[in-house]
Amino acid sequence: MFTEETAIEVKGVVQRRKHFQLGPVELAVPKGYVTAIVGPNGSGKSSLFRLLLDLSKPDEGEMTVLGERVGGDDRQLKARIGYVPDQAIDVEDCMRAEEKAAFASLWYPSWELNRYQELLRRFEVDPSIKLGKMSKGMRRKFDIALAMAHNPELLLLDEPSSGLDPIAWKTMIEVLHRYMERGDRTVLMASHIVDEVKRLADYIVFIVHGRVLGMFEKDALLESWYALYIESGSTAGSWKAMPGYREHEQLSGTQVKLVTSDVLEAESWCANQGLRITGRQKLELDDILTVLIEQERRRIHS
Ligand SMILES: Nc1ncnc2c1ncn2[C@@H]1O[C@H](COP(=O)(O)OP(=O)(O)OP(=O)(O)O)[C@@H](O)[C@H]1O
Repeated sequence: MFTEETAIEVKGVVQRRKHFQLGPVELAVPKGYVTAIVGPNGSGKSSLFRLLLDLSKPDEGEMTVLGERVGGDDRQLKARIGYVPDQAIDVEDCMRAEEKAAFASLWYPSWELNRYQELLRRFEVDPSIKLGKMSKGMRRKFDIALAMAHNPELLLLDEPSSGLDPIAWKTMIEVLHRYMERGDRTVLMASHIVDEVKRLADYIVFIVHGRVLGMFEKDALLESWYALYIESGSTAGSWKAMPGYREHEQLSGTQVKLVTSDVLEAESWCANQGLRITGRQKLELDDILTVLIEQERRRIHS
């Protein structure tokens, strides 16, 4: 059910392609937060964005964005959204940045010239250059500025930092933090950059092979996934009973590395089993993704 606190709701959405199926996707993106979609190449992130913007159609299911059903007359809805696609739109290459901006200012009732100019200044973009003549990073910065100039309620960012240099990347992080300060705006972004997700996201959605593996509160996620190193003793073989069990690896001698997504319960379990924990190591976001990809691969092939 759509609630006031939900910016995006996806219910039972499936999109079938010749070599790929997205979904069924169930997702509720909370309003007022940054949610990052994290997944390997070809997992369906851009496809999901395109569905949310009604740029392609699902075979099944329904979506609600900012309280409006996707797929209806959505001109007003689109005016409330800012979108940075994964790739710049080629047909606009012959336009100068300022021409594109003039066009956008007519389309968006809430377009704010001062804001647009301020963003261009911050990103150091020269608006007199033709879009097709811009460097990749320059074009990206322009696209971000353009997507934010009408103060959208919802920002959909498909790998926004692709091509940005470290300075521009920092500026983007600052600009997005500032954008979120009001508390009622929502960002859904796809990203491969661990540092970016860690700095920006409140929630993380993992997507692998078109399947959404769940949505997690970022801090809780990063606090709960650990590798535990234990002396295996006589418990060998029963690792899967450990709370949050994800995988294990026999190291040299009697040492075993266990990966859990529920470290507190797993540690109690080890204590109850009389297992000595000799080391513990927090998993980073990319390590977690690697484990999830491997699990998904095993699930598909089982
Ligand atoms: N227009 C299309 N027609 C057919 N298949 C497509 C189309 N667009 C994407 N796909 C396929 O859908 C799958 C998901 O692609 P998508 O671009 O959504 O992945 P992604 O997670 O955004 O990847 P990346 O991280 O590389 O950007 C891929 O197998 C891709 O080949």
